[in-house]
Amino acid sequence: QRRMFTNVEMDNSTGVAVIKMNSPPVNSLSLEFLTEFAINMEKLEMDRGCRGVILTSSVPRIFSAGLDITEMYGKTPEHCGAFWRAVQEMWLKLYGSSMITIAAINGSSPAGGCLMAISCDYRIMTDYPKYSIGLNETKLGIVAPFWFKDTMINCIGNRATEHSLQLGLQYNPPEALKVGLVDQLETEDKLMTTASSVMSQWLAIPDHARQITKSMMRKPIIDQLLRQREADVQNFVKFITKDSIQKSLQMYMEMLKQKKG
Ligand SMILES: CC/C=C\C/C=C\C/C=C\CCC/C=C/C(=O)SCCNC(=O)CCNC(=O)[C@H](O)C(C)(C)COP(=O)(O)OP(=O)(O)OC[C@H]1O[C@@H](n2cnc3c(N)ncnc32)[C@H](O)[C@@H]1OP(=O)(O)O
Repeated sequence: QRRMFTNVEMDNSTGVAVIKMNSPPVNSLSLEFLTEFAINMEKLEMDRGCRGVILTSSVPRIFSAGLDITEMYGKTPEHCGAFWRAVQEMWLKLYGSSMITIAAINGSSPAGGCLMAISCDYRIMTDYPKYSIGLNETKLGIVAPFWFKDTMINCIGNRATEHSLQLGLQYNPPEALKVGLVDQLETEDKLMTTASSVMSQWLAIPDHARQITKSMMRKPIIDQLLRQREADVQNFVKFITKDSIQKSLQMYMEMLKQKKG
């Protein structure tokens, strides 16, 4: 029986769907998770009644731990290639969506989890000091690809991205608000109501004008990946299968386990 990684609830009266990521313990983005997510986004995109999506998590304290590290460690080049195509597809569907996308970030959101959030149109994060968000790839000894970097630049600007990426910074909620990585903070109990009310403001704008504007802002980066999609896959496979990078990933996973113990 197929496992479900996300729950999708569509409200036909408002035209808004809520996607809840539901893959304990940390909503890590495995090949199967990413494939299911992209299919769900495509279905919603095709649904003429759906105008907006709120992305959130049903796993306590975690929005998403980012890419599943076990999909990149000790795997064949073929598997790594398939995995990276699924990462690209998730981003293309989310960043390129014509729907209004709001991230209700109810927990920590490192790396690929941060990418999902900054690929949305608006971000509201629970104001809890232990939560953090950021692209921390350099801390794992890996490099955020150009389309991660460009998504962040479009969100917080060039200088803040350069600082943030080189140091692999993870921001607590007030810091994330200050740097512009999130747009608003909210208490846990009001997060979803606030997300719905922000959605109503965005729904008041005529779709065609908003969609063309969104596409105008995002198309250059999307086209850049589409033009070199296969080269990007080969680049990833070559990089991630290097002995030195595999060693870094192994040490990082050991560090995660030790932290727990
Ligand atoms: C020259 C080169 C040019 C260009 C480059 C070319 C290509 C690019 C190459 C690579 C790009 C890759 C981009 C990568 C993006 C990513 O997303 S990498 C993943 C980064 N994620 C993280 O760093 C998060 C790590 N996790 C945590 O910090 C914490 O787990 C948490 C804050 C999310 C939650 O903390 P806790 O609640 O305390 O939970 P635990 O830490 O105990 O974790 C529970 C359990 O889950 C396992 N786990 C955690 N995160 C992941 C993960 N991302 N993938 C897989 N598994 C994960 C953790 O190990 C625990 O497992 P067990 O011990 O229970 O077995």
